[in-house]
Parts: sequence; structure tokens; C-alpha cells
Amino acid sequence: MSHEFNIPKDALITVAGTVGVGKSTLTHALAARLGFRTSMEKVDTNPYLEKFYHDFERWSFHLQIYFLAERFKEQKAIVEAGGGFVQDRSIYEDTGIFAKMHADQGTMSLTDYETYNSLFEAMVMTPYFPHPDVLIYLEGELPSILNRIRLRGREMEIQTDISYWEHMHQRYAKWIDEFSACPVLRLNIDEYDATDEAALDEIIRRAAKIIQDSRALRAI
Ligand SMILES: Nc1ncnc2c1ncn2[C@@H]1O[C@H](COP(=O)(O)OP(=O)(O)O)[C@@H](O)[C@H]1O
Ligand SMILES: Nc1ncnc2c1ncn2[C@H]1C[C@H](O)[C@@H](COP(=O)(O)O)O1
Repeated sequence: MSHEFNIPKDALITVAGTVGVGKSTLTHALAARLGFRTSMEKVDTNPYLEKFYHDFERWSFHLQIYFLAERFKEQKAIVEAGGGFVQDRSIYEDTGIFAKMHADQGTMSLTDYETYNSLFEAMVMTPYFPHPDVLIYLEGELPSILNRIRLRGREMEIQTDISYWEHMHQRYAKWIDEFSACPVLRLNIDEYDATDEAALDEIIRRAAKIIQDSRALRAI
């Protein structure tokens, strides 16, 4: 157990939510408080991301395959280490939000989407794919999130039409209502401050309760 919080040492906590909502910030803060390792989404070394923002149609398949490979390697490292990680973004969002959104809006062809999905499903069926003990879902109003994207200052995101972020925000709201792959803790970004220790502790206590309840159920 992670001493004062009753979080099992082998737990996997995943932080999910739309771009700019605060996942990386909370991932680092939770991991530091728990003495867990982080599994971060790497942006600077991604060879397709910037090209993708300039031409969705040309690069969406390449980018999805790249993200899938990266996330799978991360999952494998987490399993091999025996858990004890906070993970920045779930693999479920790649398929359930991004790939689907681009397929639906015609910026990824149906054939590419089907190829991607069959690869995704084959990967998820392996022992290297532990479902998280809890998925912490961050949600907030679109204007606050857009403001955070601007403040963070990634030019490729700032230059992207606001309709892209609006559409993603709507998809996320629907996606989380239907999500059932693992237990969920929903957090509104106006209701916590990631730099405040008491707020973090409260989030961890809520996560711990969810993890204990779901592990107890699995043990029956
Ligand atoms: N709780 C918070 N309060 C204020 N600003 C925040 C908070 N969490 C994140 N931010 C800021 O919002 C921006 C996006 O946060 P980040 O953690 O990178 O989001 P994500 O990983 O979800 O894309 C960053 O500039 C970050 O400093
Ligand atoms: N699967 C993905 N498809 C397209 N774009 C993606 C995917 N996963 C992440 N991204 C983009 C979105 C952001 O520009 C960066 C990093 O995401 P963030 O939510 O800021 O951590 O990658």
C-alpha cells in the first residue's frame, strides 16, 4: 500500500480528458504525492504530430499508428515494472475519441480506420494490456480549456481552428458517459487546484476508495 492513502503499490491510475484540460499537470502532482512513477505522453519527439495539424487527411493514419505503438510500449513497461504508475492519457481515448473523430469527419479513410481498429483490438487482447484501476476524468468548460491551450503555447494547437476543439470537447462528454472499461473518478477542473496538497489528498482519497471497492468486487 502507498502508506497514508491505502492505494495499492501496484495500482495503475490513468488521467484522461481533452487536450489542455490539465492531465499532465495532475499526473505529475499525483505521482509525486504517491511516490509513483509517471507514464507521460511525449509530444516533442513525436515525428508526425506537427505534420498532422497541418494536414489531417495526409497524416492521421500515420499518427494513430505511432500513438498506438508508443502507448503499447508504455503499457508493457508498466506491466513489467509491476504497476505503481500514474499515466497521462489512456489508450481508450486514441481509438474512442481521436481515430473515431477523424474517421467520422472524413480525415481518415474507412479502410485506414478499420486497419487501425483491428490492430488496436489485437493489442488489447494481450496480457500486456492491464485496465487501469481507476481512470480520473478531467472535465471543464470549453473557454477555460481553450485558455489553457493558449497559455501552454504549442503553436500547432493554437493555430488549429476552434471548431476542432469544440467538436472534441463534445465527443469527450458523450464518450465518458458511455465509458465502462474500468472505474471512473470524474473531476471538474474548477473544483481543484493541482498545486494545493489538501486538494490532491482529497482526490487521492476518492481514487483509493474506488480502487478498494473495485478490487474487493473482483476478489469475490
Ligand atoms: N489546475 C490548473 N490550474 C491552472 N492551470 C492549469 C492547471 N492544470 C494545468 N494547467 C495549465 O494548463 C495548461 C495545460 O495543462 P496540461 O497539464 O499540459 O494539459 P493536458 O496534459 O491535459 O494537455 C498548462 O499551461 C498548465 O500549466
Ligand atoms: N490519438 C491521437 N490522435 C491525434 N492527436 C492526438 C492523439 N493523442 C494525442 N494527440 C495530440 C493532442 C495534443 O496536440 C497532443 C498531446 O495531447 P495532450 O492532451 O496535450 O496531452 O497530442
